[in-house]
Amino acid sequence: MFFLTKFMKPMQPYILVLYYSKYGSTKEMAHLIANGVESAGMSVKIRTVPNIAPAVTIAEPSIPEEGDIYCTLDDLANCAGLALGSPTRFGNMASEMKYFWDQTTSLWLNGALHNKPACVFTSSGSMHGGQESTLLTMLPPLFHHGMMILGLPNAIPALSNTKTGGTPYGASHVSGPRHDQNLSQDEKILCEAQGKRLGEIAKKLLD
Ligand SMILES: Cc1cc2nc3c(=O)[nH]c(=O)nc-3n(C[C@H](O)[C@H](O)[C@H](O)COP(=O)(O)O)c2cc1C
Repeated sequence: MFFLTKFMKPMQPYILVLYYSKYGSTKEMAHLIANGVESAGMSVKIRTVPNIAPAVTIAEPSIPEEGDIYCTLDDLANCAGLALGSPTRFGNMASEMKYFWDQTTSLWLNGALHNKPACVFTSSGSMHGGQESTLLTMLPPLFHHGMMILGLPNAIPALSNTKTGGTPYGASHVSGPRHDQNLSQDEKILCEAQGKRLGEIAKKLLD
C-alpha cells in the first residue's frame, strides 16, 4: 500500500471537452474551447462519441481510425469540468450524444459529477434552426448529474457583436445549408472565452 501511494502519480485535474460531430463544425468548436481551457491553465481531454450504426451494418472499431478518441465513462467520471457539444438535430442534441448519456447511470448513482462546472455548445445549419433549444435541452442530463451550469456572460463584446452564432446559453455556430460556412471571428472568440471561463471556474473550485 505504502509502495503504491509513494509511486503512483496523482491524476492531474482536467476538463473534458466531449462532442459529437458529423461534418466537422462542432469538432472545430470543441478544439477552440479546449484552447480556451488551456489558456486558463487547466489540462484538457478532448473526446467524442461513435456514430450510431443500424443493427444491419458492421459495428465501428472501438478506436476511431482518425480524429479524437471515444469517451469512456472513466473520462467523464474523473473530469474536473465538462464542455458538451452536439450539432443541432431538429432542435435537439444528436442521438449519438443522447445515447452516450443514457449509459451514465452508474455515474449518476455514485454522484461522480456532483458540483462540477459544465457548459454546452452547438452548431446548426441555419440561423434560426433551433440552436437555443438544442443548448437548453442538452442541460437536463447535466442537472440530473448535479453539475453546475455556466453560460456566456454579456460582458464579452463578441456576444453582442456577432452576426451569426453565439448565445448566452453557450457558444454556437451557423454552418450553412451545405455545412461549409467557416466559424466567424466572433464565434471563435466566444468558443475560446467559454473554454477559458470553464477552466478558470474549475480551477477555483479545486482550490
Ligand atoms: C438529421 C439532421 C437534423 C438537423 N436538424 C437541424 C435543425 O433542426 N436546425 C438546423 O439549423 N440545422 C439542422 N441540421 C443541420 C446541422 O445542425 C448542421 O449541419 C450542423 O452544423 C452540423 O454540425 P457538424 O458539422 O458538427 O456535424 C440537421 C442535420 C441533420 C443531419
